[in-house]
Amino acid sequence: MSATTLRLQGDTSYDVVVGHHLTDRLPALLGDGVVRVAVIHPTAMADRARALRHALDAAGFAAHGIEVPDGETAKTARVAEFCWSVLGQAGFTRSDAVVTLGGGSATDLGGFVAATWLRGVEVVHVPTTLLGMVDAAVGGKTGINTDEGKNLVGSFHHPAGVLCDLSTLETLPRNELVSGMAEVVKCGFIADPEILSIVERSPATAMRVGSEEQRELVERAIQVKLDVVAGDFKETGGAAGHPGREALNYGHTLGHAIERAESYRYRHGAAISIGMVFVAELARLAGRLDDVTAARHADLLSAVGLPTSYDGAPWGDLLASMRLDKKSRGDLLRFVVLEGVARPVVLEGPSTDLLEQAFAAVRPRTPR
Ligand SMILES: NC(=O)c1ccc[n+]([C@@H]2O[C@H](COP(=O)([O-])OP(=O)(O)OC[C@H]3O[C@@H](n4cnc5c(N)ncnc54)[C@H](O)[C@@H]3O)[C@@H](O)[C@H]2O)c1
Ligand SMILES: O=C(O)C(=O)C[C@@H](O)[C@H](O)[C@H](O)COP(=O)(O)O
Ligand SMILES: [Zn+2]
Repeated sequence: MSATTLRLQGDTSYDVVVGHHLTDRLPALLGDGVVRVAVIHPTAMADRARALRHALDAAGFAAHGIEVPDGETAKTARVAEFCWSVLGQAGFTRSDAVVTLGGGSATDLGGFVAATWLRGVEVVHVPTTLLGMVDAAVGGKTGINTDEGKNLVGSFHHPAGVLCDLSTLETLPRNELVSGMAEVVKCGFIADPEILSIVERSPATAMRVGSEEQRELVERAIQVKLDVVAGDFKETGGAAGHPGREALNYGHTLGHAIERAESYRYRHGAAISIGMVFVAELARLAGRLDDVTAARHADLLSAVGLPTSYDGAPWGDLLASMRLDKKSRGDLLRFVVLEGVARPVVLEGPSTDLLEQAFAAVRPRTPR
């Protein structure tokens, strides 16, 4: 089946290509002036990175591999420093480029390295997880974690292009597919109700690698992200009461706090799934969201295998983490909530009581 090209249309434009076996598209995305290419990839992608480097060498580039740890452990200043050292030793100039190959951890880290090396070199993302394809590789948010929290250091840096090879999902462990579905469902709630209908019709088909439905969900979620990012790249706010890019942070305020509390052993999607159930309840309690739409969150998320409750860290610890969320302003906590499907708004400074009541909704009802 032929590839689909989606496009960011804004001050900057670039292509997001969705299809199968797309390596031959990479040289065109890299452009004419590029000489050296660093392929930043996790250990798990080592074989595919080697094949990609050979393809790049054959196309006339000088390809270098930079292997980083798997998963979230790659998103540290120490690993970024290692990448900068390799680029320096290999003589990377401003006309050279970075390619990331892997999940959202690799694209976040590699995007950050590209954004900061010589104050910014070109990057092309080749995501290999569902979550990377529908979210992390698109939109130019890059970052690493610090001890104090998630993605606290980073930069906005557009990629020159994104290649989503759906065939790579064939080797993705089930729990990673499930995690990616959280960001897909998020896009449904904040902007595209058809996503919700497709998942509700048959969660199993929606998640089957190679299904038409999966491909449609990937393309729809990417389109949601491109539309939001085109209007508000640096998250400074949207038009006419729309939260702009902050809408993409739906469920992330509590979600990121859970990830940190669990030392990043929770998958990102699992944590934001709980975060979405929490903000749906917060919106309901605040009188913003109807009961049916609020309940639809847990129904849909559990139907694809995501958690909807959490019995880990105490509320006080999570609240402290949430204060460092990027949507906070001074002492004011801000949450993206819904006033209906595809109607995101920002709720500022909800009372501690309301927050605790909403949190009670994600505490398991029966003790383990
Ligand atoms: N920048 C953004 O806009 C944005 C958006 C969403 C999420 N994120 C970030 O993305 C990260 C999560 O990304 P993720 O869910 O892709 O996880 P991940 O990058 O941690 O990858 C999960 C695991 O799957 C392995 N893997 C990757 N592709 C594989 C494949 N095809 N087959 C087998 N194994 C494979 C990885 O090596 C890793 O061990 C989080 O840090 C999150 O904060 C960023
Ligand atoms: O692209 C965005 O903007 C998002 O918020 C997408 C999120 O899914 C993603 O997890 C992002 O990395 C969160 O950003 P942060 O600014 O809260 O760190
Ligand atoms: Zn996310």
